[in-house]
Amino acid sequence: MQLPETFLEQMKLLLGTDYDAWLESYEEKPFAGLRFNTGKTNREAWENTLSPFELRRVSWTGNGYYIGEDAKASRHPYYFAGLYYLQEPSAMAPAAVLPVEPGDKVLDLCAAPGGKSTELGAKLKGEGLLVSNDISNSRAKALLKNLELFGIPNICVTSETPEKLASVFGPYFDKILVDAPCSGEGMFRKDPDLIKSWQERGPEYYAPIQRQILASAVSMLKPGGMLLYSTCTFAKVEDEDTISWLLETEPDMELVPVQPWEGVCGGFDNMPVIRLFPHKIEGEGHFLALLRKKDKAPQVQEKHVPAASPDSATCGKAGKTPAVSASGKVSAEVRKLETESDFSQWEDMVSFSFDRSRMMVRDGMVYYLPECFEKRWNLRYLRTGLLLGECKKNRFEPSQAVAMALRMKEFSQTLSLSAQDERTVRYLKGETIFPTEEEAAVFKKGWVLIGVDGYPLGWAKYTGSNFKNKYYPGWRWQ
Ligand SMILES: C[S@@+](CC[C@H](N)C(=O)[O-])C[C@H]1O[C@@H](n2cnc3c(N)ncnc32)[C@H](O)[C@@H]1O
Repeated sequence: MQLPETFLEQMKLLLGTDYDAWLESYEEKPFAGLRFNTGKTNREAWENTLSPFELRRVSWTGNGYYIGEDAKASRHPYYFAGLYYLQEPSAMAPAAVLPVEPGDKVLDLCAAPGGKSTELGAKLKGEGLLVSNDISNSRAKALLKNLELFGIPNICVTSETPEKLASVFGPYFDKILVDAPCSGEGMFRKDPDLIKSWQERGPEYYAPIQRQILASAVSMLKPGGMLLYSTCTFAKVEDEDTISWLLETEPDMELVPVQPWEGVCGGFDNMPVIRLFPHKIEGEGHFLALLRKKDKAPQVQEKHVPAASPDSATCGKAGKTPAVSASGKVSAEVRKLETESDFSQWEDMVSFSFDRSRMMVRDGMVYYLPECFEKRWNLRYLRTGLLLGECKKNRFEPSQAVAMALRMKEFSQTLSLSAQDERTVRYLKGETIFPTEEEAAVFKKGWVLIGVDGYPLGWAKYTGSNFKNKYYPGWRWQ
């Protein structure tokens, strides 16, 4: 690999005696990894029962593993069941270090394609809110797909500038991740094409953008809230210097030292941050800084966030979420859906009912809004909450997203195929599948949640003789 001279000089200055070892690491192959979905399984089940791959644990996460180059992990039915995400091991560190808890209001500001958002969402366990944003609309579409594949219901996916989000939210969030756009020096081994991008737009190009993003991020953080800043680059100007700038310009922010793990380095100038280098750990490289906003008098929050309006509800741990929104209002569209369509027939097959005051119908699309969603958040959304389905001419069709968010035991008519059953891949390819004699004896006409080894894949409609395929065409196995 031909690394640019200026880059090598910069690294020589940065690493000193470590430089040769670092350079030698470029003779090695990049590491590939996989992170299982803690919203769907746990370590014991994954390691002992589920995983079809040879695994070796990544030491800095509870759910990350190294996988072999020939694992073909994106072509396994479990990938389509959202059981894992493919991620370079050092990129697993930021979402592992940010202490997100169920009920938190979380913002992932530069989130696409969702490597870290899927983990943050899984950590929330369906409670609280995850706003996942990316300035690029096309990249935000991939983000939405990955969040839906993971079955995360309490999301808002937006494509906005950080400034716009800051003007709408004020200091609203408990936890914020800024996985900043950067010069990507830690990705050269994995993707040599990035060397060319670096030559066109290097550290000096990204540093001011990162500062601008961080300034907005800080203004959206609650007093006492935590922010994790990460990059996949080594340049000090994008890493420690950016953090020094932040601490100077935002005196309310302080660094929170992170317990180091084997192989990681602290920051330059003794800054208590985390650096992952490819000659020290089995990964491509990352920079992480965990910060806290000092607790201040509560009037700061009141200034930006209006007291709960009739359209808003409390959300998360502090508010002890009510079962219905503060307004308790049910819209005329939702009443119409209930009385004039077959939505309720489908809902009767679900083991719980949806709180009507959180339902919204727009252009035939039916959404289940996060508990604390506020109508005054006027943003460019790709998704508000969980898409339940679409109502066409009073016929309700459940969405791919709701299939992924349910558990098999939460729907009354299910067909769980084994990963080895040839019908599994045929279903994922969009083909009609047929019941065995035994299955034909028990299935009733209507909706069926199809799964693989007990994990949902999508919908089918049993016709009496076959399962009409309702798998989302855009997600099909190619
Ligand atoms: C390092 S990538 C994020 C990777 C992502 N966090 C993940 O784990 O999959 C940086 C992202 O920042 C986005 N971006 C660039 N400028 C931005 C800005 N001003 N505000 C928000 N996002 C921005 C890019 O589109 C890109 O998707």
